[in-house]
Amino acid sequence: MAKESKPRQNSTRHPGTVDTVKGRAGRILAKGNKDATYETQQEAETAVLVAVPDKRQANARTQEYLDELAFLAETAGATVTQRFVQRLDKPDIRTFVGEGKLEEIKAYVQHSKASMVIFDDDLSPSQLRNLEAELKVKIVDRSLLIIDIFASRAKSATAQTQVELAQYQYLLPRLTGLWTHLDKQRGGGVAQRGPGETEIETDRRVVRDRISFLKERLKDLDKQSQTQRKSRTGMVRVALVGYTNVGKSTIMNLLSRADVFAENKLFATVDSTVRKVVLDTVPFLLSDTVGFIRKLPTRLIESFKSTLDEIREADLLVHVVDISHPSFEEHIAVVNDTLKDIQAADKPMLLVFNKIDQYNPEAETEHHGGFDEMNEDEDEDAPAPRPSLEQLKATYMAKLHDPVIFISAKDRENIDELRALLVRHVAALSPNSWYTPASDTGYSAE
Ligand SMILES: Nc1nc2c(ncn2[C@@H]2O[C@H](COP(=O)(O)OP(=O)(O)OP(=O)(O)O)[C@@H](O)[C@H]2O)c(=O)[nH]1
Ligand SMILES: [Mg+2]
Repeated sequence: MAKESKPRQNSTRHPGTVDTVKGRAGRILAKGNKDATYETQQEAETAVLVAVPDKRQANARTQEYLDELAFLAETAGATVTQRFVQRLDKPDIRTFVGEGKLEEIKAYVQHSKASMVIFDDDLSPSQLRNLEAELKVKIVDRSLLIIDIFASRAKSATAQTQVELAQYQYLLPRLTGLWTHLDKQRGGGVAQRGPGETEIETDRRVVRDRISFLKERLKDLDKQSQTQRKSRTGMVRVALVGYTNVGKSTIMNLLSRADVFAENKLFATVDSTVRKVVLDTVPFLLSDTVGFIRKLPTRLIESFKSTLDEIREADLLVHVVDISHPSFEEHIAVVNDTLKDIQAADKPMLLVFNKIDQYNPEAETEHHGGFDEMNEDEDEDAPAPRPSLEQLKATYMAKLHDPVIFISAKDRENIDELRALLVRHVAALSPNSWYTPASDTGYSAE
């Protein structure tokens, strides 16, 4: 969104820094700030996924996590061709997976000519280096994949600066590892060496400078948006929050007739959007925010501080849940934990269970066939049958102290009830609460 005015490309406060670093950054980050850190955007990228769950994790859960990782990989533009699972109490300190599994992955990568291997966890700089040396393809960990998607989605100056900061913060401790990797990417042979320590040290300094510069720039942008927020005082502020891909932007569009980008990909929204909405003569500000995900890189949360301020400063949170997702309860927990992390957990909240049109109690957790032969320790823990929607409604309405509503944003089901619920809560929070509903707008979840 165009909330902030664009900063000038070259700040006079740091003359030369940007240009000097740009040369370097171009060398380190495959596509610079606009696109991806690695070129996961390219066509014909094929990816192999690797998960190392602990031994207690149910197989269905492991597969769900891999489904999510595959969705992330696809969102970043890669086609997933294989999944590997190794159950370990603790990941291998050197190569994350054990020796045997590594050989298996290596054989597959060589045979299939996969262009990258994606790990569902974060790798230490040395694990990254070792894996790269063994597998000789791009190694991407969960943080990098998410940062990469954010990078391709960020539109506003703030979001772009936040992403770039996260990219450099990710890069700094891994500088050595990435070098050899990028040398190979540039077409150098195996014998070609990375740069010497001096060069790496110079790069570290350049990256550190860039990090300080970006932090300064964010402070400036933050001041601008604070000023904007001040000018909007007096109105109740409502923020849509939730796991990624649950329908926040779709609901935003429904309620505000805005035109916010919504699609079936993870992190369609990285910029926050604020709209003034008037429902039943009650005005309020509604913001659509970046979705959460399990294991959201802490660095990314930190660097997205300004975007998250929209949530922190809200008077009311509308927590949207995709009830058709098999892991929706875990998603609720992830969102609540993330809200705690950003000190926004104690706000009044409405819980909106979306996608009831897609809820299917009969549906089993779907897994892609054809991958299972690679998974060891196949345990036969079938997913527990899902309760009916009616049972879920009854449970959640009784269990939660927050108001709960079940809707389908797609089929416009229960949207009037959602509006009425919002009006009542916003009116109650309004500083001069003159509003009294014409009739009892008690909502029903039917
Ligand atoms: N079946 C169904 N699909 C829905 C519903 N609401 C939204 N969707 C779809 O779910 C996908 C994600 O919707 P978005 O509105 O982009 O979700 P979001 O929460 O903003 O996602 P991020 O910005 O990625 O965090 C889109 O393909 C929507 O069309 C619904 O009620 N039922
Ligand atoms: Mg969105």
